[in-house]
Amino acid sequence: MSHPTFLVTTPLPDPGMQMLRAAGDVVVPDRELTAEELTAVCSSGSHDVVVAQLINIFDETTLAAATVRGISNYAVGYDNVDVAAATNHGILVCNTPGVLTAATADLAMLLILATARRCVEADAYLRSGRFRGWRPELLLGADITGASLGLVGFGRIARATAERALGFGMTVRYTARRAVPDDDLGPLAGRVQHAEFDELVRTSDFLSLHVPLNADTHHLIDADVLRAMKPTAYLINTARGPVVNEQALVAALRDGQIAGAGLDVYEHEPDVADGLADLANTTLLPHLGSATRSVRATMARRCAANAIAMARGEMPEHPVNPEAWRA
Ligand SMILES: O=CC(=O)O
Repeated sequence: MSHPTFLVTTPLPDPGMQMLRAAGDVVVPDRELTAEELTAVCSSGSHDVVVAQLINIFDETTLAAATVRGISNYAVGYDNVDVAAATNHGILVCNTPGVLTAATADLAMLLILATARRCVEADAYLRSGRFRGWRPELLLGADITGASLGLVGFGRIARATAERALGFGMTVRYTARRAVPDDDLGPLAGRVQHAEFDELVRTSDFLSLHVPLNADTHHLIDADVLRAMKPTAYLINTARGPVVNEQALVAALRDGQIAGAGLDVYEHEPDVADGLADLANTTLLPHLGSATRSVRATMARRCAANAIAMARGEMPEHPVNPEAWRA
């Protein structure tokens, strides 16, 4: 394709747009597309590749109608795309893995620290003029050093979180389909232990979620799991909101079934469950896992490069479903 057209649902940070403009025509809608508009525009026959965001949902209806040859998702996660349907319809899907691992692990650690040490509450306390000087029992929090961290899922971001947590003197266990042999653990060899999910839930001081969203992980953390956690434990979620039943979480936080939660993602983003924002024992961030200037720029470069390769009929570097590719 000598002069392809890219549909960019939301402009990418630099240098993404420059790369796309240098490679072809770029169409950017003047507002956020509804589901119907996304389907219409993807099936108009006017675009070769869509550069998409997590908020753009590609379901069977959209993909069956689509005339584009590829979707370049500006994210490592791709639960906004029905990948099986995309494969079925010969549409390649790409993501931006690797580059946001450290930033997201930093954010998981930040949520652990901020929630345990009541950072948001303390900041609001000071700003409201209530700080009258040091007090022995002012805003006491929980210890990090010596606490146990349970990682649910053990991919790149979980491992990077483990490295950080070990640096803070935490003990770290993970649950995954099977224990990872020491030889495959790199710097974590001998320093982290595998545990069954139920045990991890029952015994962790901090339970941090690092699983992709799919049918198996939807509402993995439900009322029963929250009830099984220690009343002194904290739930941390930098993965995907629907992994947690958010209403059950609000009830558990309200009833003191767990001590607190640090969340970057929500079940129905951008909405949060009723009552969640009223709870002082939460740290609530607006989906910022990869939000550093350099990471977002690197993601943009990767996302644009994937889109350009697909438009040129070349296999991109980060395909999610390479089997869909018909060169
Ligand atoms: O949540 C963000 C991502 O998947 O990149």
